[in-house]
Amino acid sequence: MKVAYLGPNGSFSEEAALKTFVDSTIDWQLCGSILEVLEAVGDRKVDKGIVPIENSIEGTINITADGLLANNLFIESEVIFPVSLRLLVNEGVQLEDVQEVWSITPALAQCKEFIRENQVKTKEFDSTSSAAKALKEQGRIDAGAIASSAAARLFGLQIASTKVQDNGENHTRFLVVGKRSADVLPFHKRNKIMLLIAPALDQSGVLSSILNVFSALSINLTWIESRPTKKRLGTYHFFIEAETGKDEAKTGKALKILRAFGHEVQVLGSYDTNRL
Ligand SMILES: O=C(O)C(=O)Cc1ccccc1
Repeated sequence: MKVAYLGPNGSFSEEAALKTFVDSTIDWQLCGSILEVLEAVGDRKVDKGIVPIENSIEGTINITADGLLANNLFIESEVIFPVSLRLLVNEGVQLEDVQEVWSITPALAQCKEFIRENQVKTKEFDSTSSAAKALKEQGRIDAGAIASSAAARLFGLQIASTKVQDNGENHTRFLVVGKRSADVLPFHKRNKIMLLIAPALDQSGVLSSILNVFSALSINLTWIESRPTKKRLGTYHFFIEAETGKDEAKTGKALKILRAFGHEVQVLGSYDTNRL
């Protein structure tokens, strides 16, 4: 089985992937960006991909949310993984020498206070590990990379600070995705369901009427995100994740009512949660 994740070696995605798929026969495909991972699955170059979707400090990773839809992907499971960001530097470099920090945008966004307090510039990379790798290769003594302790070991970098993230408690939610297929997992066998709802009409109260369906059926929602449809300014669709509690009747009823109201409802996956 081929599984894609965001590389190069030393990324958080790699840590999550290796802990999620323990089968030693997996043919790993390292991709240069999150979008490349999603496209590799979408184009059936690989069987599955694992991508970050949400972080407890910074929220949704929009590239992933939009890329899921653009590539017609199906969510097979979710993995919650603790993330500890570190400031990595070349040997001998002190925290005071660092003028610029390099990392992937969601990681930089999780370290806003550190960046502001130290008045450093930022430079965006496609992953934490690509920032760490570039720092080592370029031997820069005025820059640091925000990445993991594993990346520090891998690239022979030093840890200048362990206190860079805005909040000590930091978790990232990864999704294991596959190509959307007709054989969608039966949702009554899983704890959660992810829906994409495109409201029927642009009128007052439409979102609250959608949410009322879930509250009337006592279905707990775990995530809601609105994304522009990209078709016209001001038009949105909603990702709504709900706990099904393996209750087929209730979930089926919710879908039926929403569709009867004329909303377009797509099931993007039904799955269980793994905590690493
Ligand atoms: O860049 C990485 O290492 C990733 O795997 C993406 C990411 C970035 C920040 C937190 C979690 C995952």
